[in-house]
Amino acid sequence: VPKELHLGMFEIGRPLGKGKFGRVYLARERGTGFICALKVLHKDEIRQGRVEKQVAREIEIQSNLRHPNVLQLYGHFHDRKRIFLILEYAGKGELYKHLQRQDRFPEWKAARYIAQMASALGYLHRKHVIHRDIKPENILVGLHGELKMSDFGWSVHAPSGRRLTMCGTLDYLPPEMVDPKRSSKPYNDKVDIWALGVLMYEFLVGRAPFEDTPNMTHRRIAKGDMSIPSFVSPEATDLIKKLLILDSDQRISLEKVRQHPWIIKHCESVAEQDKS
Ligand SMILES: CC[C@@H](NC(=O)c1cc2[nH]nc(NC(=O)c3ccc(N4CCN(C)CC4)cc3)c2s1)c1ccccc1
Repeated sequence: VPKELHLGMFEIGRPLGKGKFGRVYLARERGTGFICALKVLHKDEIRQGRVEKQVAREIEIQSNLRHPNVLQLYGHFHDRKRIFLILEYAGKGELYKHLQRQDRFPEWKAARYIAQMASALGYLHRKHVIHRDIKPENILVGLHGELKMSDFGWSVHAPSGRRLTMCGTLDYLPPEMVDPKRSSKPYNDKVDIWALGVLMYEFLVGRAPFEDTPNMTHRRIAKGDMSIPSFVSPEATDLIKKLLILDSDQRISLEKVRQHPWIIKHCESVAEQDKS
């Protein structure tokens, strides 16, 4: 992508989606015909929402990431009123819509997805980045069915004591963030391991493990109060239990996730995937 970026360089296509701040459009770069997704954020909305720092962090963090399961940010520019992010186009859209349509994923598909997310998280954590907002709504699907982690507005550099002023669902919050006074130390990348457990449960069961009214969800997360339905295989049950451990230091490592029997059974090529 050439350095001097401006809106005139792009033909804008159909709207792809929208988030709390801004919208995303299909776009084509006129010179090269390169297809991408153009995220448009309005400066006054960002100022009102007091999320300038988050947007700056999203740009700074995502620009420096290169991984097949992390949505790439190719560049950014702005005009008087708007900020534009040039993002990788994920050809099969939002994962949560696939999950809604299919109710829940068969174990072989869930295992491949979890292996891809574990690979992306391993990459992020080696760069001392905690995503902090892993949930189906922030995961996109590429043309060949591969997952793409997106929306780094909430990610931070580890370790971080930064408070997360919640606006989305509580379902993915780990105990150490739901009840910060309980654990004195600032939270670390283990928060993403807990979220991976919530994601795995939601892929296999079709709902989040602590789904309830907001303050019941708080209580259930703090106690680790969840049950795994009997239709979930014993190997999958074993991995969910090793991810959703209250004490963050006891949670399974991403290394061990990749070597877990449930993952190995369904992903013969997971080792190759991780060379990237
Ligand atoms: C995850 C939310 C986030 N989104 C992005 O950043 C997004 C970045 C990005 N890159 N590619 C996307 N692709 C799509 O959104 C998409 C949606 C439906 C598609 N269809 C394929 C054919 N099928 C039959 C029907 C569906 C294909 C691609 C999106 S969304 C966001 C955050 C803030 C503001 C706006 C958007």
